Amino acid sequence: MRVLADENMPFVQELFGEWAEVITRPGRQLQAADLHDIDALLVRSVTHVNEALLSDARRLSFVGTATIGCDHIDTHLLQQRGIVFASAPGCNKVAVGDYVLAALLRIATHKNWQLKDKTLAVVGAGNTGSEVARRAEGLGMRVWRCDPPRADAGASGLVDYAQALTADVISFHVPITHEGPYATHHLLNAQHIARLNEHQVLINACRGDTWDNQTLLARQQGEKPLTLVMDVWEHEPRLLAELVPHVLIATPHIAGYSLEGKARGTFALYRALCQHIGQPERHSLSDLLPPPGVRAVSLQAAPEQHRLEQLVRLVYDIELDDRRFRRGLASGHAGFFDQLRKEYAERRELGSLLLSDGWVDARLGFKTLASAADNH
Ligand SMILES: NC(=O)c1ccc[n+]([C@@H]2O[C@H](COP(=O)([O-])OP(=O)(O)OC[C@H]3O[C@@H](n4cnc5c(N)ncnc54)[C@H](O)[C@@H]3O)[C@@H](O)[C@H]2O)c1
Ligand SMILES: O=C(O)[C@H](O)[C@H](O)COP(=O)(O)O
Repeated sequence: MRVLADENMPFVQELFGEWAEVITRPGRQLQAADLHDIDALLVRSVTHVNEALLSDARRLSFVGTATIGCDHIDTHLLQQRGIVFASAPGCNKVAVGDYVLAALLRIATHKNWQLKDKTLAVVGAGNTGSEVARRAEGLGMRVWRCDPPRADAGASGLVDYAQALTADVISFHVPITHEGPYATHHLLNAQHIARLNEHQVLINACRGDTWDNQTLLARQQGEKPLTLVMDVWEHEPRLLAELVPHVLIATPHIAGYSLEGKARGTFALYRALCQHIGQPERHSLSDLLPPPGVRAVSLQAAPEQHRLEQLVRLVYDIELDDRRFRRGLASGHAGFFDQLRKEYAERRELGSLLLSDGWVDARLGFKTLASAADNH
């Protein structure tokens, strides 16, 4: 069996190498000829799996994406051609929670905010949105969840989009969709941008095309700019460079890039492919992960906000990602965005740092020594 995988997908040799020949290629450059004698294709979000890519894929019986978003896959085409499809729902939701938590603590320092006095709205209350909501509740914030598809299906306790847009912080966690009653392309459009006030913060860690970046730039160049955190950009990897100086935290679509998140993504595809070909699973997720650099700390009491920021930074320093991004952009190298993603340094989740005794709040993503021992 021949498996073709994106070169940015970790652990493929370890998981598939025992019973498959594994070939790796840059995901953005995959072409029809590469799939000529391939049985299983494993991609990330940068590969468009469509008619053109599959035109010569006579042997292909399985396509998997090690991501949450599936907007790059023509699932209808796969169904028509009888090709089994798998994705990795929720695989990197914890990483997105870590990213937004780190961003909130950074924003609080920048704006001299006490987060417990502020309201956060999550737009899209699915896997990543719920994780972010939990973290914000752990910070003592008032949290609103906005999710019209769920509201229309009968879920309670949700707010509408108009109310969400009045929160101090608005964090977007929707899939990108272009049609239907809940289409999210330019969900944040010119009218919404005009209505926001200069004290509000917007976070985008879902898909760049959910925000109208050109109109946002015009707003930022005016007298009352917003505070922006952007992990995703319209038209990646060719983003609107003029917008970057007006963004407080700018990163290259890496919110979900924890080692654990990537491992869960590859592992979900391993499971699905094993099932597809009737191969028993011989690995577990925990075998794949090396021990983290910092293992345990002890806190006797709940840390105040500034101390919590330091604690989070021990594991994930979002400012470092922001600095690398600006340096990459300033270098003028056209491929800087993809290069940063390809060479992304190993990042562990907050849960890799165990709190040995005293204070712990699981909503913030931390684990205790005892809970880690229970999981083994
Ligand atoms: N930046 C990153 O690294 C990163 C990482 C993971 C996921 N993502 C993106 O985030 C998206 C969301 O991920 P998820 O795991 O939370 O997905 P999910 O499917 O679990 O949740 C998405 C939620 O959005 C809701 N929704 C759909 N249309 C909406 C609308 N118009 N307004 C409000 N809510 C709406 C859905 O009902 C659903 O509850 C993914 O599709 C992916 O594109 C980005
Ligand atoms: O949808 C997702 O899961 C994320 O956007 C994912 O982290 C994107 O990473 P990529 O597949 O582009 O490496």
